[in-house]
Amino acid sequence: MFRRAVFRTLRGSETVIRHPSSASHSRGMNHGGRLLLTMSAGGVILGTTYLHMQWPVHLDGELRKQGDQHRDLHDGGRDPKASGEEYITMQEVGRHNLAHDAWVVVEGKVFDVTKFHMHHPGGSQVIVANAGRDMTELFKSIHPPKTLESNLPPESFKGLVNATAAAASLEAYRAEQERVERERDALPDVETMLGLDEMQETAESFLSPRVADYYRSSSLDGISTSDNRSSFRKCRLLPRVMRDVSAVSPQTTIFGVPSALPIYVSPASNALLGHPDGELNITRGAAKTGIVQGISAAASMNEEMNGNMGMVYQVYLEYDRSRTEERVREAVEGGVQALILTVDSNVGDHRQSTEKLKGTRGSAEPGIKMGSFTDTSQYHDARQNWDDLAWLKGLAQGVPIYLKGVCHIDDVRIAKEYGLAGCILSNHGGRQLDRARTGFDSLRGIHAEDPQLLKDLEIYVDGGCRRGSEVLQAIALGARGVGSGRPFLWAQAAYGEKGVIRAVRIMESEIVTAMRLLGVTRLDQLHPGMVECLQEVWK
Ligand SMILES: Cc1cc2nc3c(=O)[nH]c(=O)nc-3n(C[C@H](O)[C@H](O)[C@H](O)COP(=O)(O)O)c2cc1C
Repeated sequence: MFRRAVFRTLRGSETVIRHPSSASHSRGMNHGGRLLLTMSAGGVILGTTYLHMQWPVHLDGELRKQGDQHRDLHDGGRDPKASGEEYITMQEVGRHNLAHDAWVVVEGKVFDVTKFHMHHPGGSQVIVANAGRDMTELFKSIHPPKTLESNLPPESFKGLVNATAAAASLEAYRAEQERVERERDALPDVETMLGLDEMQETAESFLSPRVADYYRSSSLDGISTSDNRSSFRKCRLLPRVMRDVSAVSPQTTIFGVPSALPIYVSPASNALLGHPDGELNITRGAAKTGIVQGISAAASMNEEMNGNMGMVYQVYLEYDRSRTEERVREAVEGGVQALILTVDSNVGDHRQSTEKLKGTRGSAEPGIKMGSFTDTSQYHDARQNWDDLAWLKGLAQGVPIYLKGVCHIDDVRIAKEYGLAGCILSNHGGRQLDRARTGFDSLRGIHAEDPQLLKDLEIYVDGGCRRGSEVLQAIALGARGVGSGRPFLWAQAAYGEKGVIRAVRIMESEIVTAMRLLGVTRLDQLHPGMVECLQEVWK
């Protein structure tokens, strides 16, 4: 599809994770287009690279011809009303404002750039940051003689917008951005944030409603999302006293990578919606605090994150498998340390609050709908099944694969049979199947039924964890680590990189304090006997 030109380290500099116990550290070096990850005793280096892509060769050939068809078919100067067509409203354009659903307006024409932005030579960020809007001014300032359609296949063209409406919408967007920036600047000092919930409240206090909703939203009734929080609260801890806990070490390995804490950033899309530096905030904050970041397949800064990797890269089995293949090959060649395969998203979600804010997308036409349903959206493939794993393992070339979005103990057993490194027990933050059991309850179930399974492969948990003591509950019951999604999105949205660092420091302080109060100095001293879970009462 495209040619790899040069790897660069993040923003031209090396990113170094310094493990707290390490006496020395080393650097990820960029040698001949390959990123080398080097480790020292107890220290690990993450060089996050990003890809600078050459203009796809075929775009200059075949697609340019297709672009000419655009110009013939869609002369921007004409009035669609005269030919009986309707304008696309700016509200409709605004519904497509995400990395995985991106439309833009250039010179009165609406284009779907969802696939294109990942291959954009100038980077995906500039396009994703303007998704859902008119970006004529910016486009013309960068590419004065070009038209956008000359680089897009014909089906990318969606229609025309009214120029006055587009200008008004851009003006309103700018005013809103200015308000958000002003309010972000006026926030209380980041050091005053004492908990992850407070970080969320702070971010929600000024973010645009649609952005806040995107981060907060759940499928349907949000039962899984609220269960995620409450399931941790069903357990109580049994501390041991009179033990020397003056020196405590919360360090471990997460997905095979040394980590300062038993927590990691769970992959989550579209950080750019909340802050102009988007995923970079999380990458830098995670690197500086020594925790692992899982990078989402739908990250909003693809040229820096998706084309390459932190250490742990999340993939979907996409409908177009060549895209999955391309991403996995790049990740593996770039030296990624683990792959997370998210399997709870074989179809799209049902987030109704988001739909309401966006307007409705579904067809309102009456009539019986018969026959089988197919879903061909980009990231989801309803055909995916266990047989795909052999193919993925071949591509991974020995890089460990972790299955994310597992609930049932039998699926953990199958994952073990397939030789996977581990499973992440998760309901996707309650954003996919509503009423799916929580990750923490799935862990409790496995612990009760087959505790050996928790030793046979690495088990992680995510969803609703907001306190250090909750992390320790999961570790005591056999999890290796706990992931968090929303807390890092909120933290970076409110305070950028500093917010991410603060969020990790809050969790570190809570974990270390809880370990001391429990009477343990290392994570491997935690055991199931220290956790008592309240029994559910069925009436
Ligand atoms: C806004 C948002 C975007 C997400 N995007 C992805 C994604 O691209 N890939 C993925 O595997 N999980 C994704 N997730 C799910 C998270 O990885 C994680 O499972 C979930 O957020 C955990 O729940 P928590 O937010 O309560 O910590 C996303 C979650 C949120 C909130």
